[in-house]
Amino acid sequence: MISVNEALHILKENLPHPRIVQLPLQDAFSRRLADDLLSPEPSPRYTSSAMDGFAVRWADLGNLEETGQVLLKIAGESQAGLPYCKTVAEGEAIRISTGAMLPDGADTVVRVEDTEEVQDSVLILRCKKRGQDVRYMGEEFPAGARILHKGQVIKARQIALLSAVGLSSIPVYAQPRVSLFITGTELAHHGDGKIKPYQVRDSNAPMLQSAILEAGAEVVECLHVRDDLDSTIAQMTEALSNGSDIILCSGGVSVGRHDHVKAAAEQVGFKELFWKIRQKPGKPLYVAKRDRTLLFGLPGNPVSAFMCFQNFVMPSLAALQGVELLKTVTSAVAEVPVANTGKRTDFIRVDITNEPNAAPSFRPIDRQGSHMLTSIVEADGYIAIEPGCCLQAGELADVFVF
Ligand SMILES: Nc1nc2c(c(=O)[nH]1)N[C@H]1C(S)=C(S)[C@@H](COP(=O)(O)OP(=O)(O)OC[C@H]3O[C@@H](n4cnc5c(N)ncnc54)[C@H](O)[C@@H]3O)O[C@H]1N2
Ligand code: MOO
Repeated sequence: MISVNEALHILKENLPHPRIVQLPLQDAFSRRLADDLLSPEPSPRYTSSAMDGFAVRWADLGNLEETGQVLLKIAGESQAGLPYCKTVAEGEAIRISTGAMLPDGADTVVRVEDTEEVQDSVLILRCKKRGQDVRYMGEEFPAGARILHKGQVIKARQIALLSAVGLSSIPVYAQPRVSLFITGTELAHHGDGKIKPYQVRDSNAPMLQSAILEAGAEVVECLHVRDDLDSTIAQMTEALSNGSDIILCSGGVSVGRHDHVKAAAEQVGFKELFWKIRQKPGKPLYVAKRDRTLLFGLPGNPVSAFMCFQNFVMPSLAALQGVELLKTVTSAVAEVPVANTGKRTDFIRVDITNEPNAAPSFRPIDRQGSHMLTSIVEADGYIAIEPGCCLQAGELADVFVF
């Protein structure tokens, strides 16, 4: 058996390179950028007015503070989308809307509240400075500026910026494609009302489907297989044909007579990277590779499957999207002694308490069985304790938060 770190190292060495795709902007929502993006245009694109009012020539206003008013002839209008195409001449003002192009010749905007219309002229009553209420072309950034960085997630805000500068298709890391492969003759669908006494509701498929989506990946298909070698081989061949980056199996990786995932994987051409890790839960985790497809054989026990997903599958899905997954860690004080008397790294699920004016503290969930889903539902995270180690009450430890 290998250690958790050895397993993670082997996995890292064997991760396929992320795939990069050029996507229309709307389809790129939630994806990570595969390159820095430079703006093809300056922002703003043209010099415009920030207010509704009149575009004027500052030179025409003379000494407004002393004279109190200046009368200018209204020579035309610049609307948003309908610019005034002539040059503003001496003694002229142009009606202007917010966002409309500032006409040539004008250099200042006077808000409508600071004016008074007199037939076809306008009295300018107040104006503080040259260039007032003008938005200048390129004042936010020039053409060629780096506006987004490689690795950034494309959310609503980023989509707005890219739309504004006309970048309608962008390079992003492709969503990893995952096929789920759920084994177990005993399994029934969770929606099946009345099930036989010896049946088990499949909780791994719904759990893993959600976990895959949460990790930004796509579930290509979800196959269910009986514990039978020929069916497992046939279905695995089918799973291989859909071009998945990852085949995520549940169950059938231990040493029982009806555990066929390893044998089937090897039969269809996968090469083992490792099998069995000194960890609890999740000892029989099996990982194999065929060309650029990775196969994870998660143990069937639901808590083991979840913890293996957290520690091995999630970082792999992140790497396929161009990022290194950093676990959320919080420092907390043990409320009771916690010992590992076994031979494997123990991932003990814990409940964190936050009280005002006190350091966070944690205590292990009472029932830690790998078949007990409450051990992950009631927990906020887990601590990792090496064999032979013991945490005393009051000692600080890192808690990995779910
Ligand atoms: N002789 C040994 N037996 C076992 C060992 C061992 O070292 N020697 N390891 C144990 C450990 S640790 C684990 S973990 C399990 C893993 O076994 P498998 O991966 O082969 O899983 P299954 O046998 O198929 O199922 C185990 C358990 O989980 C339930 N299960 C399976 N799939 C689902 C599902 N989709 N939803 C809900 N529950 C599921 C299944 O009914 C079993 O109860 O092996 C130990 N045995
Ligand atoms: O690894 Mo198993 O997950 O100990 O029950």
